[in-house]
Amino acid sequence: MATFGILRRSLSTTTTRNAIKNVTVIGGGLMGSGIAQVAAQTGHNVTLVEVNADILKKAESSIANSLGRVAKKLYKDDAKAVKDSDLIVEAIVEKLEIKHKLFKSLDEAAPTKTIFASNTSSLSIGEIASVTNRKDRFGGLHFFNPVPVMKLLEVVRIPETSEETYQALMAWGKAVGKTCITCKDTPGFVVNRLLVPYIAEAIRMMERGDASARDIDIAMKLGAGYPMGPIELADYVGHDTTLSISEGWHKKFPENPLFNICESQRKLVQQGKLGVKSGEGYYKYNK
Ligand SMILES: CCCCCCCCCCCCC[C@H](O)CC(=O)SCCNC(=O)CCNC(=O)[C@H](O)C(C)(C)COP(=O)(O)OP(=O)(O)OC[C@H]1O[C@@H](n2cnc3c(N)ncnc32)[C@H](O)[C@@H]1OP(=O)(O)O
Ligand SMILES: NC(=O)c1ccc[n+]([C@@H]2O[C@H](COP(=O)([O-])OP(=O)(O)OC[C@H]3O[C@@H](n4cnc5c(N)ncnc54)[C@H](O)[C@@H]3O)[C@@H](O)[C@H]2O)c1
Repeated sequence: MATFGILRRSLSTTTTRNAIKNVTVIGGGLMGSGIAQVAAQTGHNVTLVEVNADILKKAESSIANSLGRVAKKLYKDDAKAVKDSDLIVEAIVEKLEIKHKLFKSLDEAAPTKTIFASNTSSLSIGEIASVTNRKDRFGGLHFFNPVPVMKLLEVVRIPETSEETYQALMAWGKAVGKTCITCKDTPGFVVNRLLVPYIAEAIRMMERGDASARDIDIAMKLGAGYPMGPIELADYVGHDTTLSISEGWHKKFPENPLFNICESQRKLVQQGKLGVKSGEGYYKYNK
């Protein structure tokens, strides 16, 4: 794992009520930057690790915009990034083999006490944890986008997660200001098991020409009270991530038509139209 940067922030005005004080967030994209921000805002010492220097810079400035002040330094040492960590939260790309490579190297570099968590949207926490020797200190921490605004945190236990680890994750979730719910390691946990079929059906409706993207979005906002329509929300999440979710579930559950791949989504990714983050998805955005 190449490490380009480290970003630390601690606010003395807030106190934490749990044992987790030093947190390493790996991946500084949409989700990792938000997770690092809420952890820093609630008095944790945060190290943000990112392989892409431009994205790290972007994460720093988006956090700086929100928080006003960020101290930072540069270095390139994996072991240093995690050596004092009580908790590592992984928020890198939604690909099992890439997460495996990362967790294998983290398992060697991190102290025994360190708890590992993944922010995966759709992969099995047990499968991610399988490459480590610390399944008792492993769990899912599924945050929602945008992290500073969304109040929910899904805390996922695998059968091996110890009671102590589970309690530490729940306490930390509360300490970063989230309402925690617990669920088993089932596909999509609670929210995405319901949200993915809903968004997929909306995309299929648009692909069939039953209604335009704009009309589907207006319908769900004004008719069902959602803050964003389903097509807007897919653009907001990012189509590299949504396609990884659909491909993973389609492969795992080929008989379930709810998880069939939406062709328009695949085409967008091929064209580099990843949604809000790239300036275009189903809609166009001002960058
Ligand atoms: C098998 C086939 C499948 C095919 C399809 C598969 C699709 C899969 C899709 C599932 C993906 C799951 C991904 C993930 O695992 C789970 C998720 O995270 S799902 C996403 C959940 N999020 C939402 O649902 C967001 C819904 N939207 C909103 O809540 C709002 O629109 C908004 C984003 C908060 C923005 O609100 P608006 O009112 O529109 O805009 P404002 O600009 O006025 O903002 C209001 C308020 O919020 C503050 N704010 C907005 N963004 C941020 C930010 N990034 N950081 C900090 N604060 C933010 C803003 O400042 C305003 O604050 P105020 O001024 O009111 O104090
Ligand atoms: N986008 C969402 O709405 C959303 C919501 C909840 C959960 N998630 C999950 O969070 C994770 C990240 O999603 P995202 O939307 O933030 O993706 P993103 O593409 O915005 O960010 C991922 C970042 O990880 C970096 N990265 C990749 N490999 C790395 C490594 N080995 N070490 C350090 N950094 C590395 C990339 O450079 C990139 O900046 C995924 O598992 C996704 O399923 C996404």
